[in-house]
Parts: sequence; C-alpha cells; structure tokens
Amino acid sequence: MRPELSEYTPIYSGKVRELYEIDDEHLLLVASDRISAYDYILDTPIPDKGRVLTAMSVFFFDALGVANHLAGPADDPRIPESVLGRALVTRRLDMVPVECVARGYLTGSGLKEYRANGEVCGVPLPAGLLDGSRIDPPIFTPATKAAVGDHDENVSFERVAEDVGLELATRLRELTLDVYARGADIARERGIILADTKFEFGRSSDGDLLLADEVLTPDSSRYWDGELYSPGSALPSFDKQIVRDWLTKESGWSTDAGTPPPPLPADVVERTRARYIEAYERISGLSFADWPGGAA
Ligand SMILES: CCOC(=O)Cn1cc(-c2ncnc(N)c2C#N)cn1
Repeated sequence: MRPELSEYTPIYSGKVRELYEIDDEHLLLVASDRISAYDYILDTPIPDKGRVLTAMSVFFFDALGVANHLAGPADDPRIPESVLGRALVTRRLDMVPVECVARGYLTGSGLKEYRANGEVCGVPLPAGLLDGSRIDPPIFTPATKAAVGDHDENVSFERVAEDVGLELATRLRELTLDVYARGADIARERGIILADTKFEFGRSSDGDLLLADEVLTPDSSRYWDGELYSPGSALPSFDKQIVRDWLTKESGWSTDAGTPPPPLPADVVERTRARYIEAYERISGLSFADWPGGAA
C-alpha cells in the first residue's frame, strides 16, 4: 500500500515542480504536467509531461553514470500512487547555490551578453557568431539562482570561485561540461540538439558532490530539432514550438499583449504530448509505455 502525498511535508514549489520531505534523509521530487511558454505557466496542462521528463532524468542518470541524488527506483514504494511515474525519491543534499549551465550553442541570455561584449560569463568567444551558432568546445556559464519567477543572473567562473571556493568551482565546471557533452552527444546521434542545459549539485552528509535536480530534460535544457537547425535563423524548440506557434500565429494572443496566454486547444495539447514522448523514445531507445504510472 503506497502512502498518500498528503503524508509528506511540502518544502518547495517551483513553476512546474514540487519538493516534499519524506524523512530526515529523503525527499520526493515531483514533476507536474504544467508547461511554461513566454515566461507564463499556461492554464492547460500537457498530460504525461511530468512522467516523460521524469523518465528522461532517470535515463540520463543511468546512461551517464554520474554520482547522483536518486535514492530509489521509479516505482519505489514510498512514491504515492497519485504521482507515480512523475516523482522520484532522492537523498536530501546540501545544495550548492550555483545554477551550473553548459552551452554548446549560442542563444538566449548568452547571445545577449555576447552581442554586448563578445563574451559570455567572462568567457571570450570568436567574432561573427550568430543566434544558434555552435560553441565548440562548450562553455561553463554559471548563474545565481533567482527567486521564483525571476531570471537567473549570469556570473563569471571567478565569481563562483569567490562564492564557493576555487576547488569546488573547478569541480562544478568539470562535471557540468563533462555531463553536458556526453548527454548532448547521445541526443545528437538521435537527431536532437541539446543546445544548453542547467544542472544543480549538492553535497551528501558524507561530503560527496552529487548531481541533483532534473537532468537534461526539455525544462532544464534547450531541445532543438536537428533536422530544422540552422544557425542565424529560427531555432525551433523540439518540445514547445507547437505551443509557441499556436499562441503567436493562431490564437490571437501576442507576447506583448500584457495578458496571460489563452488555454490551448486539444490538438495542440496532444501534438505537444506526442513530441515529449518522441524525444524520450528517440533519445533513450526505450518505450514510454513501459514507464510507471499513467492512466489507470
Ligand atoms: C522543485 C524542484 O527543486 C528545485 O527546483 C531545486 N531544488 C532542489 C533541492 C534539493 N534539496 C535537497 N536535496 C536535493 N536532492 C534537492 C534536489 N533536487 C532544493 N531545491
């Protein structure tokens, strides 16, 4: 008999995920079906999005063989039935207050910094790069965690070293770049570009540095369709382009409307759900039908 979610104490609520306390040593990390677009949390959930992204994290934790915070399998008996498949039991860590970002492609806030001063987080880049240009080798572009709803602030490696010490900053950079490169290689071989990603790390009670949070999911990374990728032109998000296109080209809403986006039509929801499942199955080579939870 599985426990009820109400038996666990909620300790953190993010835009699309929640964290609960199971006991002194263990947490429950829950991924919702909520989806964000243009900095809004949309009213319409995407069924199974939480389960797919949880499955992706578990695949990458296993495939990349990095010491991590998982403390049980996807069907751990401590996981309530109501969140089975979209929740994981993790070790409670002392989190390192650094958003560990790796960029293999230039876009977003990195592109904005590059256009202003030719570098990102203090890392100089070659002249003439475009939106979507590859950065080879990938670079470590850390950020300080912003309050819920704000954007993280990009900082230099030197600033991270000041905050957490040079040894740990160096280790964070090494791990971030290594895990990103190997994950991006796996995805690229299957036609999906992981342009960038954000990791979080924490220390266990015995001092080990462990990879935590979610790993290489479309919520923590930019997923681009490799078949449509072309630096300097639009960079279609593998998972969110259907939603973005409907919102900006068909719904009548616009990003400068100053109002929240409208609810999504059923076909946009279903096509988006299918894109998440496609990304998981292509990258992992596994069938999402075999993943725990889902419609009873
Ligand atoms: C709602 C999702 O959580 C976050 O967004 C970031 N966050 C992670 C922790 C954390 N804290 C202790 N131990 C852990 N294993 C973790 C993890 N993961 C806290 N916030």
